[in-house]
Amino acid sequence: MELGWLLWGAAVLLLLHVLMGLSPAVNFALRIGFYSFLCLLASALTAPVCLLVNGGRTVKNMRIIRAVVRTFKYFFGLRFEVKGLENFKVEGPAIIVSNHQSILDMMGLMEILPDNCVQVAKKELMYAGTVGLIIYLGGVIFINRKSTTDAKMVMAEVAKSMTADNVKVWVYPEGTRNCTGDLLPFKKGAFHIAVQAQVPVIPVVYSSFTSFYNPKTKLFTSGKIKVEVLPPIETKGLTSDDVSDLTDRCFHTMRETLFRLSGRPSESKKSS
Ligand SMILES: CCCCC/C=C\C/C=C\CCCCCCCC(=O)SCCNC(=O)CCNC(=O)[C@H](O)C(C)(C)COP(=O)(O)OP(=O)(O)OC[C@H]1O[C@@H](n2cnc3c(N)ncnc32)[C@H](O)[C@@H]1OP(=O)(O)O
Ligand SMILES: CCCCCCCC/C=C\CCCCCCCC(=O)OC[C@@H](O)COP(=O)(O)O
Repeated sequence: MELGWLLWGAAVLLLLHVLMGLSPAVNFALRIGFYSFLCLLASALTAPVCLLVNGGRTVKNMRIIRAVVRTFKYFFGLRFEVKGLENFKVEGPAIIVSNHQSILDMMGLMEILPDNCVQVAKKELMYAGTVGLIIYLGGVIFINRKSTTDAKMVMAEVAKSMTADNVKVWVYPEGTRNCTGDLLPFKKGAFHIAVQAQVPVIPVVYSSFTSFYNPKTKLFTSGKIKVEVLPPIETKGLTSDDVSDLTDRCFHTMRETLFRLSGRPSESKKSS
């Protein structure tokens, strides 16, 4: 009986191996399917642990989630090369902004996530099965992207509470996934919060995934991701009139860093 199960297991693995070799599209679908399955399964197993250890929705659960998600990279042959972690060591709360390329970003996020840090997420993720449950338990802040008024109200609450609760807040200022090797224009929500709360902005940049992951060409292989945590940008004394400048400054610094980390000539060098 046990030998029978082993043979079936081996046959399934062999079949998957053959299917993945057949076409990039099958390989891509199977790998993304496996990633989603892993997220759903790990969330289902981790949620009771979070509830038992911390009793409910709290940022403390992020430590448990982080430990679990950090193991995922081994399944996909991904390596992270991280620089600048010391820039997270600012006293008290801060806004962290980073580029957002894919659902795979959860691995890069958890690789460097500082303690007491929650993310801002679209509210639809709350309904992503067990993943929604674990995100809820981790204290993630949900916004309704379809209503600017609602989103702004939630962001204003975040600005008020982050200092009292001493949490860092991680925002993806592009507001959506973008796997083109460049940045989308930044939305200003993160920078409004930083100015309202008078807390620093810490930019984080992940190198482009396009050499190993590209949904358009169905590419998904193993690869290395360079990550750089940049020095904090102070906002003390800034007012709402300065938000546009702050956003631009952050955008240009992050774009330069993205191009450098991805081995792509920067715009200024190209034109000279
Ligand atoms: C154990 C196994 C686990 C398995 C799973 C693994 C890990 C999971 C665990 C945890 C991790 C969860 C992480 C989830 C990440 C999910 C990421 C996302 O969902 S990204 C999408 C959501 N995020 C965002 O959209 C953030 C960026 N967007 C913004 O900041 C936007 O500005 C906005 C606040 C949403 C509003 O957007 P909208 O398009 O409606 O409007 P505009 O941006 O055009 O702004 C209009 C206008 O208003 C001004 N504005 C904006 N915000 C504010 C503010 N807070 N206060 C005042 N004014 C504001 C803005 O400047 C514009 O005015 P103007 O044009 O004059 O400048
Ligand atoms: C009973 C309901 C079953 C629901 C099944 C859900 C299946 C999907 C489950 C797991 C997939 C892994 C998700 C990991 C979390 C990824 C977070 C993320 O990266 O969200 C994208 C969001 O930032 C921006 O969204 P858009 O680019 O604007 O779109």
